[in-house]
Amino acid sequence: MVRDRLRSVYKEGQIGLQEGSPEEDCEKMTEIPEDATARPAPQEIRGFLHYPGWLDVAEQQALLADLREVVARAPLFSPMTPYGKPMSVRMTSAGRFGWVSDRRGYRYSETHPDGCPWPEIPSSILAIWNAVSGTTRAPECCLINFYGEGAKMGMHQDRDEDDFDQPVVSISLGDDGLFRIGNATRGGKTESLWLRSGDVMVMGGAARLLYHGIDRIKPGTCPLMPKGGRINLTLRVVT
Ligand SMILES: O=C(O)CCC(=O)C(=O)O
Ligand SMILES: [Fe+2]
Repeated sequence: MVRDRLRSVYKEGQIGLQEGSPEEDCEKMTEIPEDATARPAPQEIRGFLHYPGWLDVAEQQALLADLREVVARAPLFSPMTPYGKPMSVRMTSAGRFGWVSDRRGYRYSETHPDGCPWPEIPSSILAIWNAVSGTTRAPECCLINFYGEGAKMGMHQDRDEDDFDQPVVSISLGDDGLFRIGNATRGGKTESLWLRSGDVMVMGGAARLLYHGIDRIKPGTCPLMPKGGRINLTLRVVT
């Protein structure tokens, strides 16, 4: 795999090796530090930046192990909409703030519904923010969404944060999720794409307030989690 990645780096001319057989080049290229060269370039869709396959399988597994520790301390719960309907997505958070919803409305809270502070955001997750967010601020919330079979998220804007100049960074793990992107106001034409395990998406700049949602997940599309399902993490600056 390393070799395939190095070959594609070589093909794209990101490093200037002129001579030698491909085998020799691979030898030399293994000396180049892994990061920087190994990540995919983003594809832009309506101003969102989609990095397909940002995380390799080992990184996805490491992230999942870190998330298991977070969820052991801050268990997933089913938020109620302000209208009293349970959401199909189960959630929890890490960071100074977590996102909660109940009869009182949607908001950020410094405590889990059980009354405890949220666990810290794992460094494996912060590293992704640092690589793609383009901001010097640190994320104050990592919202963890778990989609079981049949779960979805209706079209919405992320607007419970104070500063819309700060991006939201989304990381997908597990089964494929059909992500729909709309417009700055409700309605109008939309575009959809499948978000796959290891994909990263940056929702920032002029696209920060576009409507978006998850129509459905495709069960059985990823072996990462033994019982299936999809996890989406969104990193946010809240204040
Ligand atoms: O699950 C996703 O990919 C999107 C989640 C989302 O939009 C949110 O949590 O606000
Ligand atoms: Fe959102």
